[in-house]
Amino acid sequence: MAFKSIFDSHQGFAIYNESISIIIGISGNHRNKGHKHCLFHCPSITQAPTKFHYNCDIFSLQIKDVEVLNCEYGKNTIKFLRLHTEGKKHFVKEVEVCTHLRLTSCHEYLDGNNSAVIPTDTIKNIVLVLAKKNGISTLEQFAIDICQHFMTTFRQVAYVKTYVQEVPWQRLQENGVPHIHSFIYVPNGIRFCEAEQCRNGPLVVFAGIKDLKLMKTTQSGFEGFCKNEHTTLPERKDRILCGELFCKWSYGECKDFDFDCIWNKIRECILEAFAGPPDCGEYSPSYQKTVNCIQMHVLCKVPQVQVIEVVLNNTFYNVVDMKNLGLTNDKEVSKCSKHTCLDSRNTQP
Ligand SMILES: O=c1[nH]c(=O)c2[nH]c(=O)[nH]c2[nH]1
Repeated sequence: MAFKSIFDSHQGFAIYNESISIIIGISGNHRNKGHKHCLFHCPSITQAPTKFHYNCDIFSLQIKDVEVLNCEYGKNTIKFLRLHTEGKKHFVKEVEVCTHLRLTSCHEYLDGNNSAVIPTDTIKNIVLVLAKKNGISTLEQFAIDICQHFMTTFRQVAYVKTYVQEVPWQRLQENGVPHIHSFIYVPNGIRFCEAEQCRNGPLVVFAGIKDLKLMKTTQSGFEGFCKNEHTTLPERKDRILCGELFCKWSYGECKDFDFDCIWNKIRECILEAFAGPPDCGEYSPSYQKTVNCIQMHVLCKVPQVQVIEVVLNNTFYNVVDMKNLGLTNDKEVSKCSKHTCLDSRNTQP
């Protein structure tokens, strides 16, 4: 599903500049009966199902037998830089925005009638105009502004979803003095957010961080795991734990939150839970437990977070056997071996 890859996966982002995602199933007593909804289950569909039946033939299949479960389109990767100045001091936000819409009808899809379609080019222009007029105080506020604009301006919009991610520019410092107009690209985690709204429904906001690379060189092991004739992995009491973290949380219904402050607090919690105290760290018995520690720490410390998902794309380091070279290797030289993925979701009690 194109929509899923754009909004719900940190890996598949920015595939298409524009996308159209239509999901259909066989309705009534035809094949797939009882399966179509779970086959194509995704939160946006269950929140605001859009169902249309239509009466015309496609090959041998009657369109009246087909149920349109979801019909969305939108503009992806609207990239721009918003500059704000206060006296001589410059503030910069470079972002990438995706905005998707679902209309109350899908006549453009069913019979080629485009009268309700807001062109993706217009969607892009609206995003740019909102950036110019409102500025980008926070990513979340900007995503909310975009959703509200489409809901209030176009009666034919049944659902709107906007994703915004920020390019990690950081103000340069010279001897501790912040530079007024120079920035450095610091890839220590990409901030993103999503806002979505169904007509007559609440505006729901998500935020997150992705591509956050973390490593600890001790205080990690993996022992006591399930073993059988296929197991070759040795137990490890001391290993390097390294991974690329994706974390997404939901604020639930949008309130007047200090989004910047909460985001920074969550980032801090992630780092604290991953690393443990600076002088001794904290033992991790598995990647799984580390993911859980991160989630629990965030849920404890940040009451605004309702649901938190953490994905850790692990990088395993294997200590190189140097016996053949006449050397011992006490973990000084390791080779990066493989990547796996751990995904976990937790909610506030
Ligand atoms: O922390 C770990 N969890 C696993 O599930 C796993 N699997 C594996 O091969 N090494 C590890 N390490």
